[in-house]
Amino acid sequence: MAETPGLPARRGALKLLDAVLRRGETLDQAEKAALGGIKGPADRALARAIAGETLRWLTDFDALIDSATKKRLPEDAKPRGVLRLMLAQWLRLGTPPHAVIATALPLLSGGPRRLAHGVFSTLTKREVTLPEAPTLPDAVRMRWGGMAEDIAAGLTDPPEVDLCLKDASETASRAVAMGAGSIVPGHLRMPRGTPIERMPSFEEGAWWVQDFAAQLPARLLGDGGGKRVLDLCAAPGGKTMQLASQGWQVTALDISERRIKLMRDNLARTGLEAEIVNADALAYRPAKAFDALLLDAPCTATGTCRRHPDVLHRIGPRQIEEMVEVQRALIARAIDWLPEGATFNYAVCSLEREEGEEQAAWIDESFDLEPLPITADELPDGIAPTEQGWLRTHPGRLPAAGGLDGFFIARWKK
Ligand SMILES: C[S@@+](CC[C@H](N)C(=O)[O-])C[C@H]1O[C@@H](n2cnc3c(N)ncnc32)[C@H](O)[C@@H]1O
Repeated sequence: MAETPGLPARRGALKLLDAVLRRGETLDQAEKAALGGIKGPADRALARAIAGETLRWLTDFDALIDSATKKRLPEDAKPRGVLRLMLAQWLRLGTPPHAVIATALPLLSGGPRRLAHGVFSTLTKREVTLPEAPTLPDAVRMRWGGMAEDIAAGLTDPPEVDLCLKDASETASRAVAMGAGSIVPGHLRMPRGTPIERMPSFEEGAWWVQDFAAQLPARLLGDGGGKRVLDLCAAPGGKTMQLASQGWQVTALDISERRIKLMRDNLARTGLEAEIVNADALAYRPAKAFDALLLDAPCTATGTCRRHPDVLHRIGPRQIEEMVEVQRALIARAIDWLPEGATFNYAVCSLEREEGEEQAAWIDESFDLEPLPITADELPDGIAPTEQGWLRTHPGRLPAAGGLDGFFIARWKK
């Protein structure tokens, strides 16, 4: 018998959610197994959109489900999972309730199916609505403290797509040609959903996709003028390409062969150059001295929660602690290699104080480095450095321009 059209996308979304919420996988890691059997790109995109919206608004969907059941459904009960994605389709993706019922209920049978049908019908009759911004899980709200409310406001929708231009002098002409906005020269912001890699100018190699916040660590190293920089933890090469286009002689090191391959492809497409080293930074010894080092350290990546809402549910104290240790080992190696006078930039795309502010304070205490405060005139209007001269961005910053990822950046001189 032919399968209900649209059912594979809902089944794929349910598998994605199960992988994230039960097994702690990232959405990206889960995709191959969860969506492998889905034929069309449109259905795969729909599965991703349903799972993404479910993870973004999970706390609110669960509150609605709980308001319509006499006995609380267990966290991992299948009817709760199916109801979550039904609510994502109805309340976030605008699918009419009858179409939601037709395409998602076949994921259940018997009693669970009747239960989900009943709960969904109760909620549609009540004409429930969502709050203006998603409610963050309690543990996340506590961790993000004073930033939490603004971050939640910035999380309401998936973000627009930022590009970094190889040649900043082309900003105005490319913005007009591509219908883009721009925060500063060298940056373009494309409307959400633009099929970026299918745009004719992609193959030309004049730009690459990179969130504006992720463009700041390399920007804060300024023009290279032919000097040497070690881009430590470099793949897939967003910051390597920026540094090369800013005139640095770049050595780009990363442990991951798969990500190094992406970096090679990116450099080939953009025609930019870097010496590539595939090595574990903890076992590497550089053969030459560098004028600057950028450590874009591995982290929990909670700053990318707008595009990867799985981090809202996967990351907790254990993962943060593990990353803090990895970062400290990398920081100690990196600082040890630097000659006197060299600049050290530390960056993480994390919203966790332990990986950002507390890590910078630890560097101040533990090493003989001179702080090199980031100044307001190096930053666009609307973003200011902290008292200590560090930079903290998050999705609630620059709301009129559409927000930006969460990053922490700090700088020293040896
Ligand atoms: C935040 S990502 C880097 C993103 C990159 N800088 C960019 O702008 O495209 C962190 C990177 O650290 C790499 N990494 C993790 N542990 C490492 C190690 N011990 N040595 C070298 N690279 C490592 C990962 O493979 C990953 O590519």
